[in-house]
Amino acid sequence: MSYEQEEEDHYGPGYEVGSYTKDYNDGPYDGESDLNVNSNPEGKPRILLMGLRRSGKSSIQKVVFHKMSPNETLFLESTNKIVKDEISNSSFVQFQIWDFPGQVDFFDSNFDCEMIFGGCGALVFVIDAQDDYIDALMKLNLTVTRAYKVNPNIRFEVFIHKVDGLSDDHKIEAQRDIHQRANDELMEEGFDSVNLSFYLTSIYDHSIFEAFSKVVQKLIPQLPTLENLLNIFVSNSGIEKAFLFDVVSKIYIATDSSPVDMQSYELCCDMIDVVVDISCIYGTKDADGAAFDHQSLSLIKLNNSTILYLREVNRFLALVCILREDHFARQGLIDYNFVCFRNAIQEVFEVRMQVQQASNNTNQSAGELIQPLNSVALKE
Ligand SMILES: Nc1nc2c(ncn2[C@@H]2O[C@H](COP(=O)(O)OP(=O)(O)OP(=O)(O)O)[C@@H](O)[C@H]2O)c(=O)[nH]1
Repeated sequence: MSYEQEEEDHYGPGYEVGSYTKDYNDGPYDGESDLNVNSNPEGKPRILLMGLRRSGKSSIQKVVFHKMSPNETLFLESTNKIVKDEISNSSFVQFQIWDFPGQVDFFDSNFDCEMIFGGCGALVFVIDAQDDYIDALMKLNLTVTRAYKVNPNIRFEVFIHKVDGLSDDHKIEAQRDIHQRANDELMEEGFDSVNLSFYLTSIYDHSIFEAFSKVVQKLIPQLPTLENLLNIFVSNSGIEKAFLFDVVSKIYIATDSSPVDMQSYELCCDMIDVVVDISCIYGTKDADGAAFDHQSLSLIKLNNSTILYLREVNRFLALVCILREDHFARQGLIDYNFVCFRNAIQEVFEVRMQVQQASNNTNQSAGELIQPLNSVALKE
């Protein structure tokens, strides 16, 4: 993975956000296009991290995308400028994260709402659930209404964060209360059509990766195609659950349509850690120093007759499957189907690149272009 740049601009009176606009001038925002591969010069959606001070924004970004251990976040200093982070894990998972300081003031004349919200795909608002959240709800309301007026296509994601300190009952009660208050306030102000999604998160378990997976998935135009391919693969191979993972961040960019249970997701995340760690210690590294390569494959038998099977899909993505041991007797079939699946994914990437290249003269959406891949021929 290459984090191409971590760029920081000063924030405060006379913020250098203005100069950023010059460098990254996205042009007029036309709604859909930010999620579209042809959207802006970089073709990358932007995710904004907002919330009150010390709510946990920087910690989330560091833990999910920079492999910082949760305990180290205790020593993070308060952010006093917008931190822009370019995430280029794979051809699918490419976006920018902008981490805002908690004290951001929308009414300051230097805060360029048009530029900041205009090119934004998702706005993640972080609420500290261990703290009194009344102020946070007021800020959420202000942020959402401001952003929505500029760009009604933004996806609003609310992380009810630091829930590791709460009992199960308390978590559910906090979620219900925050959900109700936030939506009631928006309705009162006439923003009935704004849709907020809520997640209970903590950096001390996998919930933050799961939540971020869902945020990122909504920004991938090819998601229905990927899900469709996974469904075909799973149903033809006797597999119970399959996740397509971005290996470095451990966020899953797609899964088949059967429900996701947290335990399965955690198991698959742990498997990726094991494989990457073993490869780093004992494997041969490629020119870029990456231990995860096109031959990476791993099989783990659990003591409950379940098998975890990991196969590399491309340099950045891995398919992790959960299946019953007796179904693995037909490994040849699974491997054959996997190769078909991998080829189909490859084609999705190629089509995406063609669309990017032909960005000026195409009216066809990425979804239409990749439709024929859905009928990939697998063996039963
Ligand atoms: N218990 C718990 N603490 C957390 C969690 N996430 C972050 N923290 C802690 O919250 C504190 C503040 O985290 P930051 O990431 O600096 O918060 P921030 O929102 O970026 O703060 P500003 O930069 O001031 O806006 C740190 O001490 C973190 O260790 C979590 O999930 N659970």
